Amino acid sequence: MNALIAYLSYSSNTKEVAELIGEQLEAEGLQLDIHRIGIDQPIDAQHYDFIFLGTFTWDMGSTPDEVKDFVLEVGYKPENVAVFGTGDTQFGGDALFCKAVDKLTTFYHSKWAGLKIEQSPRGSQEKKVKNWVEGVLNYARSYA
Ligand SMILES: Cc1cc2nc3c(=O)[nH]c(=O)nc-3n(C[C@H](O)[C@H](O)[C@H](O)COP(=O)(O)O)c2cc1C
Repeated sequence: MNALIAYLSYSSNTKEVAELIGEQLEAEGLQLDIHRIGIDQPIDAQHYDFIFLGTFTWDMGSTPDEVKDFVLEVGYKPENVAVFGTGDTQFGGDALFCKAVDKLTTFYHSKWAGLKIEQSPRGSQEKKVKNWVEGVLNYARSYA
C-alpha cells in the first residue's frame, strides 16, 4: 500500500504532525510520498491508496487559500482522504478550533474523523496522532 501526505504549514506545527504520521506509516510498511502544498509539483491523486491532507486554520475558521488551490488541483473527491490539522483555541475557542479540518472532512465525505491538534503535536498529543493513524489503517485492513 502507498500513501501521500499533502500538507500546508507556515510555522511548522502542521509539518510536525505530518512528520509523525509519516514515521508511523513507514514503520507500518507503507510507501510514502510527501507533498508540500504550494511548493511541490502537482500530484496524481489516483496513484494513492491513502491521501493524508493536512492544514492549519486561520482567519476566523478559514481554510488557507493554498489548500483550496490544492483541492481544485486534485479536481475530484477521492474516497480515501483522511484530514488532519493544527489550530489554536485562543482564536475563537472550540467553535473555530481547526475548523478547516472539519470543512475538508465534510467536503471529502471522509470515512475518518479529522485529527485536530492544538499547536505542536510534540509531547502529550503524540499519542493522539498515533491512535488516529492506527484507526485509519485498521479501517483499511478490515475492508481490504
Ligand atoms: C491570524 C491567525 C488566525 C488564526 N485563526 C485560527 C482559527 O480560526 N482557528 C484555529 O484553530 N487556529 C487559528 N490560528 C492558529 C493556527 O492555526 C495555529 O497556530 C497552527 O498551528 C499554525 O500551523 P502551522 O504551524 O503549521 O503554520 C490562527 C493563527 C493566526 C496567526
